[in-house]
Amino acid sequence: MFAAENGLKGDPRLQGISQAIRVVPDFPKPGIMFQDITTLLLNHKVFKDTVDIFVDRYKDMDISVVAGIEARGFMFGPSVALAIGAKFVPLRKPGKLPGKIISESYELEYGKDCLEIHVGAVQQGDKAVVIDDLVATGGTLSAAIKLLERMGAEVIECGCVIGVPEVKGQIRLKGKPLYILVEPRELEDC
Ligand SMILES: O=P(O)(O)OC[C@H]1O[C@H](OP(=O)(O)OP(=O)(O)O)[C@H](O)[C@@H]1O
Ligand SMILES: Nc1ncnc2[nH]cnc12
Repeated sequence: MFAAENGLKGDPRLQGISQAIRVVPDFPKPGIMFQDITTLLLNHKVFKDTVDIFVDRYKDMDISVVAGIEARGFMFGPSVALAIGAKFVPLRKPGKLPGKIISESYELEYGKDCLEIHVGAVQQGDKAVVIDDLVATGGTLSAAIKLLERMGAEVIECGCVIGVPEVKGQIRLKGKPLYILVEPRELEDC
C-alpha cells in the first residue's frame, strides 16, 4: 500500500513526516540514498503524528502483538504497542537475545543479516503487526513474518514509515498487506 492508497491522501501530517526525513547519499555504501529517520525523531510533533497514524490504523483491529525490527522498528513499535494495548516483541539481530530463540536469515540491499525472536514471546492465536522504519526489498519484513508465523501468530499487516514505490517486497511478504506512510525522499526534495 502506498501513500496515495493508505487512506491518508491529503493528510497534511504526511508532508511533515516526509520533510523531517533526512537523505544521506552514498551511505552506508555508494549508490544507497539513505533515509535517515533520526531527524524525524527530533521533531516532537512529527514523531507523534507518525505514531498516531499507526495507532489509528491498528487500535480497533484486535492486535495483541506489535513486533518491532531492530534497530529502527524499536523507535516506533513500543509507542504503538502501549497506545493500542498490545505487547511489544523485539525481533533482534543475531546473538542479542539471551533466551531460547528461533532465527531467519535474509538478504539486504547492502548485505546479509538474520533476525531472531524469543521462543514463547508470541503464542498460537496472537494477532501481530510488524513495525519498521523502512521497507526496500522486503527481505527484512519477510523474515519477520516467517518468525512470527513459525511461533503460531497470525500476521495481520506490516507498517512502515517509508516504502519504495516498486515494493518488490510485496511478493516476498507472502501477500501480507503493507501500510506505508511516505515514499523515500530524493535529494532534490530536501
Ligand atoms: O526491505 P529491506 O531491503 O529488507 O530493508 C529494510 C531494512 O533495512 C534497514 O535496517 P538495517 O538492516 O539497515 O538495520 P538497522 O535498523 O539496524 O540499521 C531498515 O531499518 C529495515 O529494517
Ligand atoms: N535506502 C535506505 N535508507 C535507510 N535504510 C535502508 N534500509 C535499506 N535501504 C535503506
